[in-house]
Formats: sequence, C-alpha cells, structure tokens
Amino acid sequence: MIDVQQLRKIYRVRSGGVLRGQTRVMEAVKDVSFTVQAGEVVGYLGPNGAGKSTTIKVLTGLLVPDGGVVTVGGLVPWRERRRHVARLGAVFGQRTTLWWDLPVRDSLDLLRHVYRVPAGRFRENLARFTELLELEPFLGTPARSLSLGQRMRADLAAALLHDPALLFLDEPTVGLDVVARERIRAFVEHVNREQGVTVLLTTHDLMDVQRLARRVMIIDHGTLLYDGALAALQQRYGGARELLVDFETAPTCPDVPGLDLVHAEGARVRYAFSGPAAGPIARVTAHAPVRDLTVQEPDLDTTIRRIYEEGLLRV
Ligand SMILES: Nc1ncnc2c1ncn2[C@@H]1O[C@H](COP(=O)(O)OP(=O)(O)OP(=O)(O)O)[C@@H](O)[C@H]1O
Repeated sequence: MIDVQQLRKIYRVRSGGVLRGQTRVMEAVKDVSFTVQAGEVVGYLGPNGAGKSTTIKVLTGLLVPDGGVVTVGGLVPWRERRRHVARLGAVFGQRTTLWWDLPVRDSLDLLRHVYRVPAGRFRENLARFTELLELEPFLGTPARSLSLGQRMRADLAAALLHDPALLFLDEPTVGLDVVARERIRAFVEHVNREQGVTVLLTTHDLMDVQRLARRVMIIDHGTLLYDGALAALQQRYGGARELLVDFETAPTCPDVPGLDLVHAEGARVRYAFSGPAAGPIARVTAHAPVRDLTVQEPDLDTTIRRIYEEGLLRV
C-alpha cells in the first residue's frame, strides 16, 4: 500500500538578524524507508519537530521530496495527486476540512460532489457514519459551533465518505475528553476491521497507539529509530514488570528470593520481575500471607520517553 525508500526532504530557511538574507538548509527527513501493507494500522511516533508531518505531507502529495522513491497504492503522490487523493482520507486534529459556516450536513454533501461519490453510496455511508459516530444531533450545526469532539467525529465522517483505502490520522484525539477519545478510537478500529482501511496514525497520545496499532515507527531528527511490533518495543526497551503486594502485616524481611525488591513501606512492597507472573506470585504468596496483589506493566509513555531522551535505539 505504502512504499517509501530513502525519503529525504529539506527546507530552505531564510535567516533573520545578522545573517539576514542567507539561507540555511534544514534536513527534516533524512533517509527514511518503510513499507505499510494494506489493512495495517501503524503508529507513527516522534517528539516535536521529528519529521512526522513532513513525511505525511509527502505521502499525501502536498510536498515534493528532495530524494527517494515514494509510492502509495502504486501512485506517486505529488505527480498523480488527483487520483491519489481520491483514494485517501486525512484527518488533522488541529484543523478541519469542514466549511466553517455551513451545517455539517451541507459540508458532507459538498464533499460528495468534490469526490464524485455516487448518490446511493453517499446515503449508505452517511447513514452508517451517522449511527457509528452519533452525528445526528449536530448534522444541522455549522462547524464553527461544534465542540472539539463533535468536530472530530464530523471530520472523520468527511474523510471516509468516499471509501478511501488509506486514512491518515494526525493527532485525532488531541484535546478530547476520555469518552470522546474512546469513541474516536472505537470508530477507527471499526473501519479498519470491517472495511480493511489502512491507517497511518500520528499521535503524541500513546493510548491511541496502544489501543489501535500493533506496529509502531519512531522517528527523531528525521531518522527512523524503530520500526516493529509495539509489544517487542515494550519488551526490549520498557522497564521491568512489577508486582505490587499488600501483605497482611509488614513482613520482617521483605526480600523474596528471585525477585528484585524495588520499595518496601510497611505492609506494601513492590518487586520487579521479568517473564510470566505466575512464578513470582507463587513465591510472594508462599513468603507471607498476602491481602492484595497487582501486576503492573511498564507503561509505554515511560518507554517512549526513555527512547527520545536517551536515543536508546540509535546505539
Ligand atoms: N515549512 C517549513 N519550513 C522550514 N522548516 C520546517 C517547515 N516545516 C517543518 N519544518 C522543520 O522541519 C522539522 C520537522 O518538522 P515536522 O513538522 O515534520 O515535525 P513533526 O514530527 O510533525 O513535529 P510535531 O510533532 O511538532 O508536529 C522541524 O525542525 C521543523 O521546524
């Protein structure tokens, strides 16, 4: 579906101040290669300024790269832009594709004409999205009066009305409350599973990634640092799993053979371990009477932050 080989994009930036008039070359994407198969959901992660948007702009045909070979569904995005955009949908959390002053229903109808969606197909899709995204209460409301969550739902419908095979999502849940976020995630999961829509998801919200993507790509300073399974990333770069134990009474000796003691305070003790939890749990419960026990997984935020800060993948 997506094939990117040695993508390179530079920006020429005019300097101000003393260096006024001179141009500086900013290499936003250096030598990025990846492929995405049809039906995949891939999380594209990286800190601010890493090169994510630049990559997406090349993939959508908005920018022409300075090097490399890029095809999406067999088309070169910036050369065959018209055919290309007819096959893709894009949602940018920070801005809307809806007409600001038009009721949502009219915006969607205009997009039907732009994308030449047959009337029957449009009706079917609109009915389906209205139900899945609960659009009904605000179909008559202009985009400018929508809440952020409503606007995102309307934008998702707008992006998918023409049955694109590929969906670019850029920060689709930014600024939304937990319920709204969950609704968006469930919808994306649905269109991927039921319609096989391929999704490239750019986000700083790792819950989006955990929920939707099995594969992640991490970019920093224009270079791809990681491309692989999310689970493997966790296993390789995440911290240890932990066992949080509340003993009936504070143990005289909290050390348990085979477990790393992380912290002990009164009856509550935290141990680190790796591998399956069954063995460590058996050892802890044999050590002293236990009132409560939870296994805590290393969280993805910490793993990714360590990768950004320490550049773990570069070594
Ligand atoms: N139009 C432009 N002109 C000059 N430099 C740019 C331009 N657009 C982006 N850049 C620079 O290119 C680099 C990559 O930017 P890009 O927007 O691709 O990052 P990003 O990973 O999407 O970041 P964010 O998470 O903040 O959106 C940054 O250093 C940015 O300042």
